[in-house]
Amino acid sequence: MMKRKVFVLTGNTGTGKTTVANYLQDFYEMPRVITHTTRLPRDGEMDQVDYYFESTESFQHNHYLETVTYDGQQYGSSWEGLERAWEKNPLITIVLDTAGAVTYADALGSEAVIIYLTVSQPNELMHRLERRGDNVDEMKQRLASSEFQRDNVLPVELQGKATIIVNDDWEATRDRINEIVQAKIEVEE
Ligand SMILES: Nc1ncnc2c1ncn2[C@@H]1O[C@H](COP(=O)(O)OP(=O)(O)OP(=O)(O)O)[C@@H](O)[C@H]1O
Ligand SMILES: Nc1nc2c(ncn2[C@@H]2O[C@H](COP(=O)(O)O)[C@@H](O)[C@H]2O)c(=O)[nH]1
Repeated sequence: MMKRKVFVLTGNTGTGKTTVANYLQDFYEMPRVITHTTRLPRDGEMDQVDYYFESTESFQHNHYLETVTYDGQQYGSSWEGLERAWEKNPLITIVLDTAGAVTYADALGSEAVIIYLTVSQPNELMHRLERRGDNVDEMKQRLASSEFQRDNVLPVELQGKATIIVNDDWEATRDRINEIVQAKIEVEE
């Protein structure tokens, strides 16, 4: 029996966290923990697939492992969501901001494999968000947020715990991700 692990994909907006989670879903059948948010869906995003989209009131009615405020909106991951994903597969993923990743590292220890994504050219993030089709005003507001500044660097609490991937080139990132998955698979005694 394989030991359970949650691959925590963290880093700034636009660095490729969701792209990596989708890759791990497609090639390793790792379910992603769906988290809760009060922000509105982007074009093409679906309730219960991309997020559980909540009102400020309904957001309160879950049992959270952690919650954060990011660019003025609330986000949270529930214990139930984590257990539901683990029921499907011992290897699962979650996409979190860096504050959430710190909480996961503390709460779950070696069950949490923290991967911090970044890019070598900071301007590239804006171009990627534009290409993704983000609303321009919302994107500018996000890039001016304190959370954006904070997530540009790996938090001290994750130094020595997180693997850093500079996601400039998708093929290189995919190879690194494959190596990390192989290294982290553990079988129960
Ligand atoms: N190596 C890469 N080269 C070029 N574009 C990339 C690369 N990796 C991801 N992208 C693209 O960049 C955009 C942002 O990626 P993604 O949505 O995965 O980021 P994210 O970290 O999940 O962002 P957010 O936190 O805002 O949801 C997407 O359009 C994605 O296709
Ligand atoms: N700590 C948490 N961070 C979360 C959660 N769900 C998503 N996120 C992160 O928030 C920002 C913004 O997300 P976006 O979809 O609006 O671009 C990003 O860094 C996500 O990874 C959560 O439950 N907890």
